[in-house]
Amino acid sequence: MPTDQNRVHEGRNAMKIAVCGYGRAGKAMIESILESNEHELSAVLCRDGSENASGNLSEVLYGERLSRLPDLSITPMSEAVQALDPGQVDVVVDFSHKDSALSFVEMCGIIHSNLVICTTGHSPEEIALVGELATEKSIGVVYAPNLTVGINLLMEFVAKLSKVFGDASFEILEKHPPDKAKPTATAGLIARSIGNGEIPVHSIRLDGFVGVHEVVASNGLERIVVSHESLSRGAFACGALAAAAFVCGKVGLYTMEDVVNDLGE
Ligand SMILES: NC(=O)C1=CN([C@@H]2O[C@H](COP(=O)(O)OP(=O)(O)OC[C@H]3O[C@@H](n4cnc5c(N)ncnc54)[C@H](O)[C@@H]3O)[C@@H](O)[C@H]2O)C=CC1
Ligand SMILES: O=C(O)C1=N[C@H](C(=O)O)C[C@H](O)C1
Repeated sequence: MPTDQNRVHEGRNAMKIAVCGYGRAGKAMIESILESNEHELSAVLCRDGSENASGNLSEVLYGERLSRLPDLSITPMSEAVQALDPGQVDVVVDFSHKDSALSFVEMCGIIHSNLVICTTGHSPEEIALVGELATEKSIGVVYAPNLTVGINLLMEFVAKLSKVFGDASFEILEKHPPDKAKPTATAGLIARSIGNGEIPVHSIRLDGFVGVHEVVASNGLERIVVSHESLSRGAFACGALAAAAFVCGKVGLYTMEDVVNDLGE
């Protein structure tokens, strides 16, 4: 029986997945892979110098060895190329730190794995470099500043709204936990899809939010409010699994829009 978290990639091939970063989102990703009963968690990577390097995954995450977790030890990034065999990993999902993106493309080129970059905050130049390197190394990469299927559909809708309501004013409100940088990368993507000059973005930082983006549009006669909320980080894990399934067997750089379009086929 598919769970909510693996519903969107139902029917795709089983994948061997390595996860980098086991903070809030990485942990949700790990749980989602295990819950799928279909995909294999083949490695978990950490930053060099982490106190958890070479530690047992279950003990690091839960303080004890749980039988539902594979008996994996956490691999520091610089040791991954030696530790992982070609074929051991179909796709790496990166929920670690934005500065690691290019090293991950290099690493995936060596171990013949594809890559889903979930971290945010890269410049267009950095993304272009990721794309060039992905093609040079013959691997597929999805760059996904917002992994949720819903936000990507919201962007399609507001793009249409802005075309039809040419004279409307738009503003964006986003709500995230206190440690999230302002504004989100997603707010920038939404503003670009509205494409109607400078769009004001308002940010709220409070405990309890996972991720909310709201677009308010008014032309003085009608007001339209479109809202998306990630209720748990399972929403990000679900999108990352869909992106991972999409990118296996492809070469070059793709976006979440490509993934969502493929889901709708
Ligand atoms: N694209 C999307 O829809 C989403 C993106 N994210 C992104 O994922 C990343 C992680 O988010 P959270 O889990 O909420 O953060 P977090 O702070 O809870 O976890 C980050 C994890 O990465 C590790 N880490 C930090 N620097 C590292 C490095 N250089 N190499 C390897 N590991 C490193 C930390 O030790 C920690 O385990 C952020 O960049 C965030 O913006 C998170 C949620 C959704
Ligand atoms: O880091 C997060 O958590 C999120 N990041 C995304 C971004 O930076 O755009 C947005 C998402 O809602 C949560």
